[in-house]
Amino acid sequence: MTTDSTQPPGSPAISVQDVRKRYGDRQAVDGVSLDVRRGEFFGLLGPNGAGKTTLIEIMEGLRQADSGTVRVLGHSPWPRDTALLPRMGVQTQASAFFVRQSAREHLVTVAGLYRRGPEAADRTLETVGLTEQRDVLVENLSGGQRQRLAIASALVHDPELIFLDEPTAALDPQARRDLWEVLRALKSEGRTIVYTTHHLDEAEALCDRVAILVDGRTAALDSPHRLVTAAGAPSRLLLPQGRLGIEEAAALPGVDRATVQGGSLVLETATPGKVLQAVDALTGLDGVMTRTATLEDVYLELTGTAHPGAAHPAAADPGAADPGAADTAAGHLGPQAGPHTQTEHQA
Ligand SMILES: Nc1ncnc2c1ncn2[C@@H]1O[C@H](COP(=O)(O)OP(=O)(O)OP(=O)(O)O)[C@@H](O)[C@H]1O
Repeated sequence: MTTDSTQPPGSPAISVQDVRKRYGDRQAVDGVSLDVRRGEFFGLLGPNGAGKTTLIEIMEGLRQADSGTVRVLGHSPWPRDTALLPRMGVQTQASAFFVRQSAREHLVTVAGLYRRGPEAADRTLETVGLTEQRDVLVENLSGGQRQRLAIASALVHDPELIFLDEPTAALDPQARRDLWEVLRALKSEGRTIVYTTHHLDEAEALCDRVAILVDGRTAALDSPHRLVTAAGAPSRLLLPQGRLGIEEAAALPGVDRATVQGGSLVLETATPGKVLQAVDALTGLDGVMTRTATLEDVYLELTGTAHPGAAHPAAADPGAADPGAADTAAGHLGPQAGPHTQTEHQA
């Protein structure tokens, strides 16, 4: 990996200061400031239209900011700096492939564009776990294998900074997890990675820090752990549906909200111990699970999409008394609550 010895140690890989970009009436990026540290796995999160792509394209030198300052590896990315290009790798959602070529032929072609030999292509195929598929035509690769090839195309010239735009979009859960290992390996090589994803579990598992953009502004910027801790987001207790009525559950001391989601009665609370005691006294704890807060909870609070269709102790929604009718908030709990956030209490 080529590095720049002219830069002071500890200087950020990317520095963005008060950057703005407007398209007609739309202020797509509205005064964003952030640093991406060297060797950092940095996530850029936010709802559709939040300004992520615009900001990344400004960092990549594909767009000019209206105002503000951007430094990438010590250089201004705009106007395009040919000294900078070999030091950056860019994977976009619309990565172009030579589909009639094999995976290896495609990568040898891309490597050639950077004046790298076939050995660079072979090394990169190995890095992304595609050596076995090297002779498969690109058009016959699976979705996950194509995403690996897209990442390989961004890596083949050994850049120190890599931009990855939703590389796991449209992958099945196993392919997604497999790709995480490839991404972790890239980080362990010391590369700086700027990563966009709509998968909050992924950002939580992979990113050292994340910025959450909302309407072109930075709504939060920190490590996932600190964001979750600082938000004080509620814990959840999941009871088998039918164990308690939703109104009865919402009225328990310490319960902030009760919903029915995916066949479970979900109790949100800031005092899980107290609620567990109350549930234990009423029904026992057999089959009761707890889930701690996740980055997705923080994200949903910040982006204003949390809490649809809940029963609340202070203002119980009459419609929510029907468990079926109340089951509208499955997205809030999300598929992200993996085993690491889950504990089953056996009585
Ligand atoms: N070339 C363009 N011309 C006009 N408006 C644009 C252009 N590109 C983006 N926009 C608008 O700017 C805003 C930010 O778009 P951007 O693509 O940066 O958001 P995003 O966070 O990447 O969204 P997504 O998650 O959907 O990719 C949106 O309202 C979008 O419609």
